[in-house]
Formats: sequence, C-alpha cells, structure tokens
Amino acid sequence: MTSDDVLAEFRSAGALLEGHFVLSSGLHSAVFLQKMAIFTDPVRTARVCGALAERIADRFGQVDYVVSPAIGGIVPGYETARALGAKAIFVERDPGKPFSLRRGFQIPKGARAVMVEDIVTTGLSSRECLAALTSEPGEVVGAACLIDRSGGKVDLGLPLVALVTLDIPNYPADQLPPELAAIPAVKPGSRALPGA
Ligand SMILES: O=P(O)(O)OC[C@H]1O[C@H](OP(=O)(O)OP(=O)(O)O)[C@H](O)[C@@H]1O
Ligand SMILES: O=C(O)c1cc(=O)[nH]c(=O)[nH]1
Ligand SMILES: [Mg+2]
Repeated sequence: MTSDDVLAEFRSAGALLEGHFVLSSGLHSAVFLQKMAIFTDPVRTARVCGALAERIADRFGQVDYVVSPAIGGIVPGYETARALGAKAIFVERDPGKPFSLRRGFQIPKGARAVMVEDIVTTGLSSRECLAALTSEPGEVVGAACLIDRSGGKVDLGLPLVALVTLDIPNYPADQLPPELAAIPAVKPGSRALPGA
C-alpha cells in the first residue's frame, strides 16, 4: 500500500477528523486521526496492518513478539502480529502510573520484539512503552506505527518504521491560532489530562 492508499483508507472510513482536539501529549491540533474508525472494521484493519507487517519484516527481519501501548495500540498490534506470525502483547496503565506489562506478558530470552503504535505524534507514549520493556529478557529491535504525524522528527532511540509520515502542526494550549481558539476542544484519547 502506498501512503495515498493508506490515507484513502482513513478518509473513506471517516477517520480523518477536523476540529479542535487535545492530544495525548496535551498539545492541541486541528486534525485528529480517529484510528478506531479503521479498527472497527476487521477487513480494513487487516489491510493496513498487513502492509505495516511487510514494512516491519523488510526492515527488522524475523519478529517473535509485537508489543503495543493500550488502548489504541492493542488492535493494530494484534493484527500486525497475525500478519507477521508473531505473538501480540501490550503494556497498559494503572491509573496515574506509567505503562507496564501485566497479565503474565513477557518477552522471553532470545525473542525479537517490535513495538507497534497506532499513531505517533510526540513519541511520548512510544517512549513510555519502550521504557517498560527495558528489563525484559528478549530484545526490542525496533518500532513501527501506522501514521507518524511528526514529519519523521520523533526520536525513540530505536528505528521507527511508519506506513505514512505526515507533518501536522500541534500547538501548546497558550499558543493557539485564533481559528482553533474559537472552537471548543475535545480530548478523544485515554491518557488522563494533567490534574484530571
Ligand atoms: O506520540 P504521542 O504524543 O504519545 O501521541 C500518540 C499517542 O496518543 C494516542 O494514545 P492516547 O494516549 O490518546 O490513548 P489511546 O491509545 O487510548 O487512544 C495514540 O494511540 C498514541 O498512543
Ligand atoms: O496525539 C494524539 O493523541 C493522537 C493524534 C491522532 O491523530 N490520533 C490519535 O489517536 N491520537
Ligand atoms: Mg495510544
């Protein structure tokens, strides 16, 4: 799939939203990729995650485990793992705490793992996910996402493979352009806002 094919998939699923959004990082944006509009359709999900799996295999070779940050990463992580012939596990948060592996999940000694995110904006969630894996016996060899909206600027400390790279502006709350400040903001994701 080309970048245009993937974006066409997001567009036709109604996953490309315009408005005023508060992102997981607390930054604001006029664009939100509502990945759940893709993940509610298993056929679409298999198409985009199959394409991501091909990129992962080309870049990282054999993969035994896919690890994803909850909640948004769980479905694409699972579907990408299916296409790679790998196992799928995820990190999750106790309220107010950083991500950790629970439920008996582990990356065993000798296993090769790739982190799979849905969307990367600042890389905060990806880095937090990777930090939760540093004491695992197995090796995390790279990271991947469906859409990198940082324009390729994020640094995860590991190579990042993205199905699509976009450069979408984000703004701190006190530096909103007037057209954004005029619209009430919505916060679609699961990370708690500071002070919430
Ligand atoms: O690169 P970042 O700045 O961390 O932003 C991207 C993250 O934001 C979203 O998750 P969110 O925390 O909104 O919750 P969700 O996974 O439940 O959608 C998305 O799923 C990524 O995990
Ligand atoms: O940065 C985010 O929180 C974010 C951006 C986006 O476009 N989609 C999403 O699910 N999360
Ligand atoms: Mg997420």
